[in-house]
Amino acid sequence: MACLTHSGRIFGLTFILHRYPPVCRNIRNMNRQSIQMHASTLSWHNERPLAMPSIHSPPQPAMTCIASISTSQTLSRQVSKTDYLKRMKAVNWTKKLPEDAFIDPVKELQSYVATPILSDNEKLFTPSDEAVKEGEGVFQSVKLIKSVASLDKLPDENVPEVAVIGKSNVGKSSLLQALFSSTPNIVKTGKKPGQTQTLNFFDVDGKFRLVDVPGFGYNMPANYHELVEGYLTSRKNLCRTLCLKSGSTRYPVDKLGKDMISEMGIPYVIVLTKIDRFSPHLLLKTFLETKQTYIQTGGNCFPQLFVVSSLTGAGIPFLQTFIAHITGNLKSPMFTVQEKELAKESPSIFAVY
Ligand SMILES: Nc1nc2c(ncn2[C@@H]2O[C@H](COP(=O)(O)OP(=O)(O)OP(=O)(O)O)[C@@H](O)[C@H]2O)c(=O)[nH]1
Ligand SMILES: [Mg+2]
Repeated sequence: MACLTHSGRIFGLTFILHRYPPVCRNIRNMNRQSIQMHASTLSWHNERPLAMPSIHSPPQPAMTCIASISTSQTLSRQVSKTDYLKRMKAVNWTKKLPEDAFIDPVKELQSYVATPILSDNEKLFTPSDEAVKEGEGVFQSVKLIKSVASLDKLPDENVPEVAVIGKSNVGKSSLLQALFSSTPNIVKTGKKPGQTQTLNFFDVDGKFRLVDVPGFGYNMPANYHELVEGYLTSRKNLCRTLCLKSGSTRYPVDKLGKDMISEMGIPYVIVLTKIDRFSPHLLLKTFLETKQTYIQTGGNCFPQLFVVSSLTGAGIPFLQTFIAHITGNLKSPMFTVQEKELAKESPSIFAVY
């Protein structure tokens, strides 16, 4: 059987699209019934003429599109271990981020399917290129001001704070280090879950703080609930919480995390991490499932997902701009018409400090 191969780039990594075997390893983990072939519902935009949906078949929701990708259509990212390690070595946070890191990875994800993966109400934060450069510039001077193991030792509440939460090992500390790329080695990360055991407060140019929070799950501190829940529910200057979730479909719904954050009633934003590790196909699936779980069920979640790789820097400037925006440190106006309308119904989710 002929093997047609298309190559291209996503999130800074080269991938090869095989229209025929080999079958992507990850696909074996998926429910085979859910990926039955309906090739007409999906249009890959990459190096292939875009097959627009036929007038006889009504446009499919993006979820159906993803569910209907066959094993033979899966985008398989053929990165050898050597290439991967080279790439890891190449990322040196003392240097500036690569130019392709400035593109919102969600836009890149969209380029693989014809059906819109976001509605207008889910594309609220769309900063201009100038605003993204401005956002990145806000993160130039960073200091670790305090590591706190009990609530009575918290620093003052004079500037806005943004906390980063999620399961152990999801990439919270790495995300902070990527956001602080101009200040190398300021955040401790670890291969084993449970690296961060205290609330670590990082001051950004005296304007706001980012807080690295211990992860829940493996090796969490004994006083996790008292410390973390106590901090999240009582902190007056906590303007937003970034709730991290792995880009992997192995953990589509983090029920514990969702219940915890919903119960607390604090405004939060979902960030999908480690996107360099997954094929566009798996990422799209996780993206849409996460959107359905967190955003479309209402609650206190900002109705737009952020996706990042702390390894390649993809999505980092975009998230920096968002943080600069919500902490009141961007001059460029950010609100779209939809955001203004939605803000009337849920002011805390859209509040700017
Ligand atoms: N490939 C890849 N690996 C990542 C990324 N982000 C984090 N990692 C790896 O994931 C592991 C855990 O990263 P941490 O940032 O320490 O995770 P954490 O959520 O802070 O973990 P705890 O402090 O234990 O809760 C490390 O081995 C990182 O190198 C990413 O974007 N891409
Ligand atoms: Mg950590």
